[in-house]
Amino acid sequence: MSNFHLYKHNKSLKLESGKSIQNLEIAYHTYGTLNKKKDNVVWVCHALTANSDVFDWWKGLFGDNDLFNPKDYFIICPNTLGSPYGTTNPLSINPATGSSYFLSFPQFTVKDMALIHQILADHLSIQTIQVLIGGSLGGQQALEWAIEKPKKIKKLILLATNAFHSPWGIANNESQRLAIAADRTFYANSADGGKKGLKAARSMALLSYRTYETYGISQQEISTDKKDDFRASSYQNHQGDKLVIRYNAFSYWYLTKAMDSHNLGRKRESIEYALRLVESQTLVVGVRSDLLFPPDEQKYLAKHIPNADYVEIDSFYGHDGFLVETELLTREMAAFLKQSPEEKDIRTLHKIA
Ligand SMILES: CC(=O)SCCNC(=O)CCNC(=O)[C@H](O)C(C)(C)COP(=O)(O)OP(=O)(O)OC[C@H]1O[C@@H](n2cnc3c(N)ncnc32)[C@H](O)[C@@H]1OP(=O)(O)O
Ligand SMILES: N[C@@H](CCO)C(=O)O
Repeated sequence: MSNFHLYKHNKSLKLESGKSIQNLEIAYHTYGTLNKKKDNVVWVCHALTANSDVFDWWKGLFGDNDLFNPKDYFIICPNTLGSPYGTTNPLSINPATGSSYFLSFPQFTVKDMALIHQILADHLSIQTIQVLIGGSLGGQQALEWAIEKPKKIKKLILLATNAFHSPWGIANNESQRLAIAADRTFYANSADGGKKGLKAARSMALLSYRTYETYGISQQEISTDKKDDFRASSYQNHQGDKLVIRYNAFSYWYLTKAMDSHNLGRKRESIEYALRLVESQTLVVGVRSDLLFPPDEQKYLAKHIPNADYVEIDSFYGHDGFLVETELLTREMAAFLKQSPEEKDIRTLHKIA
């Protein structure tokens, strides 16, 4: 049986902006089955360019013999709003015109992306989520959802994410969009539009996903005589090409804008007030070498979420460490999942004392 499913919502989705998206469709993967007590749901919010097949891109953490496995859990991973892997996105057909939306797709926010998760959970009659997990843009969605539905989410795992997207993060995204906008094919209403710009954008993004040391070690030259055609250049080209094959400039544009919109304080008393609304037992994970979402952002989350533990992991990969360091993550998460709420209360008391 295929793990892939498509839910046709057949209703319009009202966005934070007041605009609507018609005929919403949500693609998702499931693994395992819901148990009788309905208390084994693990829900995954994916990051910028991933898809709903979490067993493919988070191997080592999600798989038949991994911490999150289909014997113990009912795992659900939806493809996020705007992403090109099955859920409604800028290349979907606009029912009003009969052609793809391209740049007429309404801009959505992380809050709208969180709503997609709620709509799918309602469709699947999932009342309780045992573990909600997300990193980076996925963590931003998980936070919005945990704040909106504090009773629904029992345990929350947030990796390499933040309470609001930083000026640094927005500047990175804007620079990448400038590269896409400089590619005039982006404005030609074609699915292939903006591919050269997208390649440059991914090359820029990689600089924020890795570190000086990552490049220094993995791309150093053996010969001192080289004047051109450096390994680091070829790596950037390869990474750009790799994304262009599987992605499109329109989804990239809209999703990076959504990421910029992320601010838990919007239409709430304050960011800190919003974080205090989280009732889930929470684990926040920072990656020490993360340049894009530096650990101070996760420490801030852990400080203001009432029931939160904070752990920091080392990674050679920088920001992408949250995807790669599955052995370390398994250790930290297994310990966190074993804690009962009572043990947690005692630990929190000790922390305060
Ligand atoms: C449909 C889908 O595929 S969606 C799922 C894929 N992506 C996602 O889910 C997003 C999350 N995943 C990721 O972002 C990434 O896969 C990560 C972070 C987990 C790992 O990143 P990678 O790019 O695999 O690792 P890394 O930075 O070490 O680069 C290795 C690649 O660069 C290539 N490379 C390394 N040095 C060079 C060089 N000097 N010149 C050219 N290519 C080079 C390697 O051959 C390898 O290529 P390959 O991926 O085509 O096999
Ligand atoms: N490198 C990952 C994570 C970005 O936060 C992606 O492309 O989705």
